[in-house]
Amino acid sequence: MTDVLGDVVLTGVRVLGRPPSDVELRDGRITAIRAAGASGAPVAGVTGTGLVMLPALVDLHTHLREPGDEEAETIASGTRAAAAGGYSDVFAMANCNPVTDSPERVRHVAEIAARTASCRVHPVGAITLGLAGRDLAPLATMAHAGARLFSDDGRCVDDPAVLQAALHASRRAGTVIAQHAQCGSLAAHGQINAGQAADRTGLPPWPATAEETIVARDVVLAGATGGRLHVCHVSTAGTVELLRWAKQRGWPVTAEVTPHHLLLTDEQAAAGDTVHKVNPPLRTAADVAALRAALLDGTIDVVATDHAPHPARRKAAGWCDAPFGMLGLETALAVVAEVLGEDGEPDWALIADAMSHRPARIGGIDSTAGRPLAEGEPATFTLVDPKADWLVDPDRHHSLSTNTPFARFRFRHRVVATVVEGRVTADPHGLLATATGSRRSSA
Ligand SMILES: NC(=O)N[C@@H](CC(=O)O)C(=O)O
Ligand SMILES: [Zn+2]
Ligand SMILES: [Zn+2]
Repeated sequence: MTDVLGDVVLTGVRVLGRPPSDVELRDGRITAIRAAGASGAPVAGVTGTGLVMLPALVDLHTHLREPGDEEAETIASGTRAAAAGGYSDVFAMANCNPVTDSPERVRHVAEIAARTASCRVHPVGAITLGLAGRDLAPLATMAHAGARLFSDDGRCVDDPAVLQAALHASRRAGTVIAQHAQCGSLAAHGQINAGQAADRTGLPPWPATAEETIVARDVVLAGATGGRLHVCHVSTAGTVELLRWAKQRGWPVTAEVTPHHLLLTDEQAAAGDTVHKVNPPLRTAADVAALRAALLDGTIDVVATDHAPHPARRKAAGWCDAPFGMLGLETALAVVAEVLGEDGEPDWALIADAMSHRPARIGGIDSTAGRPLAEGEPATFTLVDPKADWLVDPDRHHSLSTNTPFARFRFRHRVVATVVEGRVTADPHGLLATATGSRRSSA
């Protein structure tokens, strides 16, 4: 159930942080954006004074767990979390059970989403059958079934010949290969970033080289094949250098960073709470600084959540037995605005680029998602309260799991409503209630 937004004017909102504007919405579209008070007379409508309006967010990297692990998350619960976090679109990773490695399974995920989802869901196709790293999945027919992005995420395509073949096939199909860069033999049984923190804990170390050797190899293969490579969850300063080098050569490479790798370090992980156990591991403060700089200068294109729910029961195992992964959808905007707003106002245009426009373009959905906020465009946006000052409470999250590292963090910015093509998909405080009311419809 979603509410259809009637014709309404949102008054006093800051469109991408610009001066206050009145935004007129009709029939699911933005029909006018005027400087607030331009008409002289008071404007009737919903007051959005001080709220920041962003294009609704697009996540290239979400684990929705359905089919196969509905104890951790379902498409229904994960997309409710997405809508609450400001997202209109998520790309659902293929490491489900069964793996999304055939056109039938791509369609199956899309069908569940059509029945149960609170945002648009784009199934990611596996690169190799069963994520086994050997035989290519049928990329062309899966692309025909609607997959735009291909990834064995959770596992790395370790064999360079297989990745090269995937890039060739992907180029022919006009799709993107998203690599989880983790050299199996170098990461070995790593549990925590190699360095002082790991030394103190005595846990098996996971070196930066496990990521960087794969990225170095993969960008060369992207350059050689012309196939589009997207590097998942970049975590080290060395990877940033490699991306810079590849991009200078004009190679078809893009990359993402997660909110948690922009804020947290291996010092937190060393304290031993498995909520900080994630793949790739939290790195050093120097890595965090390099990742932030790379996001600011465009070397890293996108912020993606890598929302990875796991039931508390499994996270309660000891450090070495607990699964890797943490939640992201419901806190991503708050974390990124915090990171980019340390010295004052965050750069909203950069946030719109990194969390909406660019992921939509990379994922090939930019005809419907990540559109600019302009007259004639669909009413697909998220409203952010920049003075919310809220406390993260995982028990109030929509996700079925609670494994967020940000529990009890206090954040300044909070998503207060999400609208997709004129349908209200999240409105926890009833901000838009007066503009919907009688025009309820089923989603
Ligand atoms: N990020 C994680 O720590 N875990 C992910 C897999 C992945 O993204 O590699 C998961 O599926 O749980
Ligand atoms: Zn991964
Ligand atoms: Zn992932």
